Amino acid sequence: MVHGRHAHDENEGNTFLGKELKYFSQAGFDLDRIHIKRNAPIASLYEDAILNEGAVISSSGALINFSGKKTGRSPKDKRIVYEETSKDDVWWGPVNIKMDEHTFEINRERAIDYLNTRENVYVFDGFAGWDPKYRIKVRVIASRAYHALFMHNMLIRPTAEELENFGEPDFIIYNAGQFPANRFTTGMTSTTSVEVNFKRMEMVILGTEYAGEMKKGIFSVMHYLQPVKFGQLSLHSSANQAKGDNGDVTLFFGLSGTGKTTLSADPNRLLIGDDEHVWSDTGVFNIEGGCYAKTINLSAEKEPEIFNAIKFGSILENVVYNPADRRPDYDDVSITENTRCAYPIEYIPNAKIPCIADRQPSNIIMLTCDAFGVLPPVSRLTPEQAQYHFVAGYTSKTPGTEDGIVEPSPTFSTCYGQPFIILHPGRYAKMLAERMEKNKVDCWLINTGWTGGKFGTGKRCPLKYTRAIVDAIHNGTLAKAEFENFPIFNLAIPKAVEGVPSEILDPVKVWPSKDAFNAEVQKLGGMFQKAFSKYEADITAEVKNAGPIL
Ligand SMILES: Nc1ncnc2c1ncn2[C@@H]1O[C@H](COP(=O)(O)OP(=O)(O)O)[C@@H](O)[C@H]1O
Ligand SMILES: C=C(OP(=O)(O)O)C(=O)O
Ligand SMILES: [Ca+2]
Ligand SMILES: [Mn+2]
Repeated sequence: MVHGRHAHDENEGNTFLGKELKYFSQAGFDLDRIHIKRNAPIASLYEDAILNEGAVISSSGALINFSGKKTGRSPKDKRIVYEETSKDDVWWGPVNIKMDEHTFEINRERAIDYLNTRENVYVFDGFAGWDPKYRIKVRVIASRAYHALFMHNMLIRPTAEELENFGEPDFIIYNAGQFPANRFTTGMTSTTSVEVNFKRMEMVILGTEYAGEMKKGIFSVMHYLQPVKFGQLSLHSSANQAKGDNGDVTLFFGLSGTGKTTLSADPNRLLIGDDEHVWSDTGVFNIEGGCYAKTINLSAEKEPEIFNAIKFGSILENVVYNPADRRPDYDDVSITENTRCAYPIEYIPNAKIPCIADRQPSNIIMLTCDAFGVLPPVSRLTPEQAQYHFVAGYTSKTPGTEDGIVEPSPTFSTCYGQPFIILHPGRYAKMLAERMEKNKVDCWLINTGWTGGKFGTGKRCPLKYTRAIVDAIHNGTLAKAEFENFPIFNLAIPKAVEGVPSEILDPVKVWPSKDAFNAEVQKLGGMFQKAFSKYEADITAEVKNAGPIL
């Protein structure tokens, strides 16, 4: 038993470190100077974040933190180390920009040097991947208590026994995000640098404190390891399952802001996970142990599961609060529109723990947030169309999720997660097609974006209608609906869906002018063709012809 905070601090340090001490001294950590806190209790991370990092406790008990200048990801500053073990698998180009091994060593040393100047260094050891066959051991080493707590929530938390016998990690993140990269280091274009090295199995972060870099870093690693080393398909998707024994499984693909987190938290179904999954030989498993929800305009009425998950242990990021009562103001965008909450998945009442479904998916829902208001709220895709749309990845970037994005910006984000893929998109698409074919999966395209006009004139499709559409997929009525053809894109759109006004199902009916609509469809079709042309060499003619035909 300890009495008082100081005695507590002493006790908490290296005693938890046990067998790991050797690793830290070998890696260059100065154990005479710094105090390493490994898998520290939530309460103690709260105390340190409050004392040293300007964090406060919200009225519901969550820890409110601020990430400083960067409040979204920095894809332009992301690098992959060019080395012999992975170079032939990586899809080099604007997504995966090369960094040489020597520069990585310099940045890694810079991160460790910075960590050695700190009084406290926070370590979190946990797992990525719920299926024990395909999981990896991850170690996070960070200068901020907030970052350790974030990864405590986002990784799979080890039991005391697993922590005791953790052994060598498979992957290590060095997060020195409070300290800038040196702009004179080879290839640096700013003071932010986020880099992954598959030979060392390490990631280094300098010059950004946005916590999302870490969880997406793990995702990039899994997007390499799962297909290349384990032969399994990693996906930027959420997943849920019908209640009861072995209920049907749905995967929701989508780029950031399209609705993976919101739509997977469904009171009628079990949540497997909100963002990163692996479709394996035996079913579907979540990579993460937590969720990272957007909190912009969050309300208890529209999204009760997420709203109620914001409590002790949860991390609110860049959310403005009222100092008088510490209530978060979810409508306030003054820091960023990309306000977030990270919570352990068990904070969602219907979470399925362990987060694994032992059966193959029945439905795939591709979520697109169409800022042009052209695509129908729902359509049924043929297997060829499913492949086409997966490779094209049409959607919009949501304001704030990436540095510099201020309004919904149309983009073709291949695999519905271009910033996170490591291999050529054709490799993921091929695995997807094989799995869909083998398991006879139904595929749907849902537009959670604009309706009745484009961004600026129309409005976002009301959430209650999108939910009604998802319900109709799950209760089987949509598959039995009468369909009509949506021209140019050749999509099958239902004539009626329970709980949805029929006119919105066909976008032309809710646009103010038919001519303006037709012009917009033509324009978007042309954008698809242009975007898809770079993949044509690797894709069959059937799939290519499943796209819009002008
Ligand atoms: N029709 C809709 N479908 C899904 N989300 C919607 C819809 N309309 C508004 N939203 C809002 O859009 C955001 C979707 O974000 P989120 O579910 O976090 O996306 P993702 O997990 O794919 O990044 C949420 O803030 C949600 O409240
Ligand atoms: C965390 C992110 O993604 P998502 O919105 O899909 O959770 C992100 O894109 O930085
Ligand atoms: Ca999300
Ligand atoms: Mn996501």
